[in-house]
Amino acid sequence: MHAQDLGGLTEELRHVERCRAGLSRMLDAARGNVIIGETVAGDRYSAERLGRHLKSLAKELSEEPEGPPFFGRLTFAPAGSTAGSTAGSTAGSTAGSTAGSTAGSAAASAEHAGRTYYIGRRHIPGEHGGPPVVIDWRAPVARSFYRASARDPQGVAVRRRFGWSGTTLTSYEDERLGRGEERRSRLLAAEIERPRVGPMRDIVATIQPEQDDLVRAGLDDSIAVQGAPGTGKTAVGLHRAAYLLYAHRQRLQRGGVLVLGPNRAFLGYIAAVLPALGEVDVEQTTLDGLIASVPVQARDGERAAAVKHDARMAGVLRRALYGRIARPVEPVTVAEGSSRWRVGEDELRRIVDDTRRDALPYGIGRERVRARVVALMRRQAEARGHSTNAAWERRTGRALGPWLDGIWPAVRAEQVVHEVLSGRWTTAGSALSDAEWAAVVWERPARTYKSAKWSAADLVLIDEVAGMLERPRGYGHVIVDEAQDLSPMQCRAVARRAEHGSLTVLGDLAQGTTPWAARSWPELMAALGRPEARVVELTTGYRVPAAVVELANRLLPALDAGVPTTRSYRSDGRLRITRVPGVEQGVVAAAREALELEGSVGVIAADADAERLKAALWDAGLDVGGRLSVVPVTLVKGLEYDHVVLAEPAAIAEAEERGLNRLYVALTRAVSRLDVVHTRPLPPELEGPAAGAGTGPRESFSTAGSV
Ligand SMILES: Nc1ncnc2c1ncn2[C@@H]1O[C@H](COP(=O)(O)OP(=O)(O)OP(=O)(O)O)[C@@H](O)[C@H]1O
Repeated sequence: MHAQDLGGLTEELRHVERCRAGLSRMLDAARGNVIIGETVAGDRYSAERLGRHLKSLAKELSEEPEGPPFFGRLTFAPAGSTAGSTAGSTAGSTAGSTAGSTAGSAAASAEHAGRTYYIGRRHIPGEHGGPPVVIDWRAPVARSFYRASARDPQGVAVRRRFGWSGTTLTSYEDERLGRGEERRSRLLAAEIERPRVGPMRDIVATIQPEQDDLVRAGLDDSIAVQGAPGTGKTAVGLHRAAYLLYAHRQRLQRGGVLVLGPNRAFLGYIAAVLPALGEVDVEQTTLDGLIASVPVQARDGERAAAVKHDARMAGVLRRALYGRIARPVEPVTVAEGSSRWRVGEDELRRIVDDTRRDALPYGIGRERVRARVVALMRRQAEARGHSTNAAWERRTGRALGPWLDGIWPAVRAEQVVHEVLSGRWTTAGSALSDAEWAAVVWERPARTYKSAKWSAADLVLIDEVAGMLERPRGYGHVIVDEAQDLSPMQCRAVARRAEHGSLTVLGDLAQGTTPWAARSWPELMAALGRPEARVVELTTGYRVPAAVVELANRLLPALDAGVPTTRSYRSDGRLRITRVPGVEQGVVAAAREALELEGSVGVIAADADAERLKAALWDAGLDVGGRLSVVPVTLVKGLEYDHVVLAEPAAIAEAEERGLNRLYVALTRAVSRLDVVHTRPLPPELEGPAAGAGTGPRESFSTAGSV
């Protein structure tokens, strides 16, 4: 690695100027095109569409936060030089993705021989139609920025990384890959170890090769990613969304990309990443938000929730819906003046049976039956010399309404679920036991579905029936974060929306906290309708320092999740475990100390303790809500803080069935420091080998610690 010389930096600063000029040209052109676009398009429709597109481009450009225009530079070796040679290299794609082959990189290097490219968050065109001054990080050539190594330089002679302070270029460092030089980048380490302030940031400048493999996997590839806390699963998912929209914009235009996160706090945390990458049209929501059809006004007991989330409920609901279809036992007639059109019961039975066999959505099936009966009547009418047309068909179809209501009734999803939960459907022959039925059936059912009070699990049931009535909106690609927590019924809700698309499923079996959390990836992927999906493991952690990882890993045997242990990229950071006489005072002292340092501070406590601790921090004059947050442990999944003060682990562990998994989540939120404050003994599963002995991470244990 070479420190930059002053002349080099001056030259790079000139390139920054070229980028600024390019950006302002882009903005002027976009603004100008809005006016031209509105007048040049051939017809008004195209003019409107083009105008709208250009306006949003102009708006996007003008609103984009002014960030560094580039973060990297690739200089390819001149043709015929040895740097481009990859002969004998065995490096390839570990995740089995398409690029990265020796032959592929050799071809790429020939194409780019002798050229230099700057890589940034967005493409910036050059002057007078010349070569771009910055290439989008998602462009094929940019892949070498992330993948080239001394072992497989892919034709890259020099990879340069830039250091910025805000929007000022301050430094760069080079790796002369062509000369076999490759070392741990200082800029990379600084980025990974930087204090976290505010919402999550993009990682485009520092995506790692194993992450890049996932980000750039093909659109038809459904992938499951198992990764320990902080391995970058969320980051990978969001960058994959941005990549797919770039590489497959046409194909994704109709369906779009959906990102599902565990809760609102998490969504708030990640909200800025995709817009910073220039992608504003990705829908980001929770599963509850996606399926919300009616307000949640009730809570289920544990037993009821467990049964409602079980995949067998789908069969119960299917029976309840299709069980209302009746067998025609008499003919149907429609009178028109003095004529009568008649379809006999045998014919009707055939129509109903055929339609059922076609496995159409229930609502479409109903219309299919109507249309087929109308078609038979039309034939009769025409045979008798009547003239028929579309209006005639509509009239006859309407006249069949009362008959159709008796045979294939129109119904609302809530109505079906209301009937099932009111115990109106026979339990005989159903997949549920009597005890399970007893758990789900309401003690005092509401009189109608309109006055029913629904629980969160009921909404999943309603969504299931709605999906049988009509196909829901489908997405081209769905990214599911914290997927280990999905129930089989929730998985079905996701699968329905990705039926014609693909999935990126991110999770960690060790962080499963719901009663139905997945125990195995193949099972989870089967529930999501992708049993064949490959499972990829991410094993390097970028958030949690090694000392903290070591403590959290002590829980893994008890969690029995069968996940691989991870290696922390970070050797910095600190862990302190302190037994205190009172939790409030201990937390206040630890928070006060953390606030002296840079970065965010998160106090994590059992849900029942969070309010009390917040009050104690207020009373002590600490400003909760600024840099300091108090987070109930059930909401902390997916979040991170520079300094975590973890209050009373025993209370977290015993608060729920999967309390130890919850504690594992809480222990792995710290970016720099973890302060465990407790009055009661720690859960025995946390007690590891004696602290203080030996060197390395354990030295960071406080002597006041109790482990
Ligand atoms: N290649 C990288 N470069 C810089 N920072 C990274 C990189 N990969 C991950 N990070 C950072 O590490 C932190 C953890 O990443 P992320 O939240 O995506 O992990 P995760 O696997 O989803 O964790 P969890 O399972 O705890 O939710 C984030 O701050 C993220 O920006």
